[in-house]
Amino acid sequence: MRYASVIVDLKVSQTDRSFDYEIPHEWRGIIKPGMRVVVPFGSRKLQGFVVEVKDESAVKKVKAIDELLDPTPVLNEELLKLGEWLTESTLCFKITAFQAMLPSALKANYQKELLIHKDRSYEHLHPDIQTLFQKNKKLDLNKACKSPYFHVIQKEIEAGNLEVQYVVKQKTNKRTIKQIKAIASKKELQAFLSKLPKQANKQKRILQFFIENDDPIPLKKLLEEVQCTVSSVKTLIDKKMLLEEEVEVYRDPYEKEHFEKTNPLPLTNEQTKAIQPILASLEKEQHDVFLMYGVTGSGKTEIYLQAIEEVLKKGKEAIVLVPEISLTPQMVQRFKGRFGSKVAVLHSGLSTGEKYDEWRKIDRGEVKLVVGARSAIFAPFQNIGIIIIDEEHETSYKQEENPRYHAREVAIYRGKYHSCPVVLGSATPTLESYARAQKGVYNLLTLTERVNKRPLPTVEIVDMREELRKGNRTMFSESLYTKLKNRLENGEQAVLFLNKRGYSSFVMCRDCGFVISCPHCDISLTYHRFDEKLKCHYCGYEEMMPPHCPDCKSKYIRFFGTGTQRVEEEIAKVLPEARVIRMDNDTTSRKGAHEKLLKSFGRKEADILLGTQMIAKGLDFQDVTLVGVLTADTMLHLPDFRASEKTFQLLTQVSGRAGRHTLPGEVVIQTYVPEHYSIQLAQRHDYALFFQKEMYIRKLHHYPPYYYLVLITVSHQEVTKALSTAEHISLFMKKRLSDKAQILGPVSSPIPRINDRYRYQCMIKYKRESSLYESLKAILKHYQQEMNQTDLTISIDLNPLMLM
Ligand SMILES: Nc1ncnc2c1ncn2[C@@H]1O[C@H](COP(=O)(O)OP(=O)(O)OP(=O)(O)O)[C@@H](O)[C@H]1O
Ligand SMILES: [Zn+2]
Ligand SMILES: [Zn+2]
Repeated sequence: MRYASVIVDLKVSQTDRSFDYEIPHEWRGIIKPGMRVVVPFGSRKLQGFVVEVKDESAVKKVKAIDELLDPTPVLNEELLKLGEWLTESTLCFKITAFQAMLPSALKANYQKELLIHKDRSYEHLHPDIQTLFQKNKKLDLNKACKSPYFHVIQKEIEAGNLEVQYVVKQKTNKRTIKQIKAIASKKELQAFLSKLPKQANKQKRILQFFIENDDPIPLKKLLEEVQCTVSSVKTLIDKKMLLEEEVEVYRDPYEKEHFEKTNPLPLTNEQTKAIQPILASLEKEQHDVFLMYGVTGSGKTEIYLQAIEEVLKKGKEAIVLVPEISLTPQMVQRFKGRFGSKVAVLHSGLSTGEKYDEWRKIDRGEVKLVVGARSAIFAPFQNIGIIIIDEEHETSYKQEENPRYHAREVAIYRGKYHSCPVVLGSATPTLESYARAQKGVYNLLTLTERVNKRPLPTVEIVDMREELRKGNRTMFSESLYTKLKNRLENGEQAVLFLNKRGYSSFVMCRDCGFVISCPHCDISLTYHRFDEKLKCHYCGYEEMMPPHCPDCKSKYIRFFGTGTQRVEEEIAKVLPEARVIRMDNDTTSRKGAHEKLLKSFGRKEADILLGTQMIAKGLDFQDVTLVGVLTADTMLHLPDFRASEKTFQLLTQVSGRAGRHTLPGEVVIQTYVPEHYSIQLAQRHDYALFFQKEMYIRKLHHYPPYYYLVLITVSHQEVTKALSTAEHISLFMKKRLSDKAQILGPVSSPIPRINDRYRYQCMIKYKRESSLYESLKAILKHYQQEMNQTDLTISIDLNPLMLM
């Protein structure tokens, strides 16, 4: 094959097609689709993906491929196809789709280097900079810019003595260690040893070690074992007794952990009923989508484990997705405990190198199962037997940047390709999935009870307005306080949950009502007690907390809203004997902190676990018998048609943390709107009725699952430009779509300005529109050049989950 079609790393619409390059002789037969190459493009060098190799090219003058970045394809045939599908279904560039499927270590890193022009030598250069370029040295352009001689360098570039070269660098550093092995025979070692002078003790010990041991040993370990120095080892290497080699090792983030081996549990009746259809479709090698709706603690995870076991027995592979925040050691433990070293784990807490190593284990087939967050759906397995998505309702399965894919859709695509089942599990399925299950598009599996008929916790709703009327100004209702105190006395544990999403501790003047907001984004700043600063959560802007109101100079300016730190202080006041572990962004920002805190709670080193969203899921502690929700309704007021659904899901999930073992559980939900149906129905654990009510509302207002949505957001520094572009788009879509589609807007976005950019949005509601994709693509194409050259951005989100 003489030619390769390559998708190059450039995000403009003209480059979304492939370009032909000639394959140099030595690489013919070697270069295959799915490999990354470096190719010349105009005056630059770009990374690209080979998508096809062929004998003919319609192009007259083709350039040759410069470099080969992979010895074997990094994207297999299936993933290349999946990339095409992502491009079509999310309206992104092909290159963006390909890159999204790979670990970040494989992303191209472009550097500009300065070097002497090939027709000149360093004597041509100004004496001040000659040494910098001696022996054909190259200089990183960024570093050169900062050099005190940059003005000299610049002149030399202008004179053509120096030139700029674009190079593609990789971040893939494989970790290697030095390892020592004997190359002489034992006899030779013995002979050498006997000839050594008396005082050469260290060398003798080393030789003795290799006489007694056959295997190579890491240098570091050798030094420890025989108490010697590097120089004695070096001497023996020079004498050709030993050899030093670099060997590649994997970084293992769980190296120090020990995972207790677990065995399959005998399944309950409900579990057996639920697993059978999954096993049947495994047996028939048939693609089916199962929605496993099972109340919290009903043993869904055990079903996953046993289904996976069947898959592994058949020599196939499995992908399990769990939300990022529930990728706790508890969850990892359950998979590693059952399947040991066959498991790779992928989540954002790993370093780039660790992720790359886990990815390579998958790629080489050294592991059979991956447990990971969203992007693990692209695991390069060749023979997938099952894909499981736990907590399928979680919004983190949707990527909020290009490609804006939902892992569920990708899972179903791959499930079809591999003819294997896809299992979506949740105690609170999304309306979309449950509606599909009711229509028979998905197969519904139901677990109505907790394992061994343990009762679901009893839930009490407390009206906080009443508390205020009774004169209770603390953040704990009387009931919650009494129950907390009681837990402390009994040596049981409690989880306190503070709903922070869509809610922040803003600063307001009590005299004039002035709220301090970000000068660049239209949202209020959040108070951080830790460093006495006000911060913007969108753009990162920060300032010191002012002593006086910037508007009226009153000194009664203070923050409102409850942060976890405030709650912690309050607990210290009212329950001084309580030991509290606080989990929020501040206490878990360091790597591994999250795990440490949870483990400590598990060892009962604290009575109360206090936290935000990150403690709502997946936790399973023996002695937790009380869950308190401090403010249930903060999320109800978000400008989002899913607000009720999210509130119901969250309350149900948090409540599910209580009483999962022998001790019964209690939940207290504090709210200012006790009559709201999502709170009422969460209290009664009534998903079915919630589904019914919410579906009715969705139908009435033309929302999903009855209608599909597209959200188009336009942003620009100039408000008029943003608005007029959004208006054009809206008009264009009105002309292109049928009159059954509704096109709302443009209106300014719920957050009208972020980072000094004004934001307008149009929302399209539709059921079937044959020209929708073509029309949206036409918009992107029309504005492409403007977006590349100016400040304009247009983002198109199909089936959006975030409406801000
Ligand atoms: N067949 C069984 N026999 C005994 N115990 C079981 C069985 N299946 C599961 N369990 C135990 O019951 C508890 C709850 O199960 P599991 O965590 O799998 O539920 P879940 O449905 O995944 O819960 P959630 O959705 O709340 O995370 C666990 O401690 C688990 O070990
Ligand atoms: Zn800001
Ligand atoms: Zn004021």
